[in-house]
Amino acid sequence: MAADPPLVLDVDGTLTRPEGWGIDPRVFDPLREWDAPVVIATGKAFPYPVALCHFIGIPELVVAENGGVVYTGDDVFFTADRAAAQAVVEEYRAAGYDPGWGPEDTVNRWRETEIAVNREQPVEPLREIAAEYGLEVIDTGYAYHVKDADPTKGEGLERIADHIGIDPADCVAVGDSINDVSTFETVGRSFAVANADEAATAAADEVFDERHADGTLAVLERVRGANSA
Ligand SMILES: O=C(O)COP(=O)(O)O
Ligand SMILES: [Mg+2]
Repeated sequence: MAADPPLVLDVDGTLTRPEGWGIDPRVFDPLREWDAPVVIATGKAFPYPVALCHFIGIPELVVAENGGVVYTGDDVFFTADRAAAQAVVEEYRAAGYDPGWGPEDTVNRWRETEIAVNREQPVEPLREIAAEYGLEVIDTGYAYHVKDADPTKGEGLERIADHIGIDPADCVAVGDSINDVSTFETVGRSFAVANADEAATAAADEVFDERHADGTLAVLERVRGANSA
């Protein structure tokens, strides 16, 4: 019998409205009705994807902070720590720069394993300081992330797949940026949306013509019921 394949979905650039910002409400029902696990794999801090799953009405299967935080539905794993990234940002501040999110900084407030910097801030000094601490800076198109190179979304997915008893090779992933490359390398079938960056476009099995949630909805149409069970 045909079955829906498990999904691994990025958030920003992938579930967003074609204009670029805000979750497209058209994705809610198809995801809630999807007949297989849906893993949300994002660069956002842990509470954001948990809240997204909660409000869609699906089990909380979450890779957050680009793989730094993984929630299998039973256990939370932290695969990096924030201290080094924090030190980088403190040095960045001391050099006269700022993460750029205002005094309350809800972007980093609950972030446990990395720090995000606003893309309106200068990235070169950030990269230089990060390199001194052995960290990398990635640009997702939504933020610069100062992070340990080791944890990845792909490894987070493997941990969740192992826990819930699915094979990553049976999964379908959709994404838009460099932080989705590891996911694409882990799953059986990977799709980039039209707005994807060079890295995601190169790593995907297929690139869709539609942007953002339009692309993801088109992927869902394509793969619905496609796995043999
Ligand atoms: O947090 C970001 O910069 C991007 O988030 P995403 O991984 O859900 O696209
Ligand atoms: Mg994205």
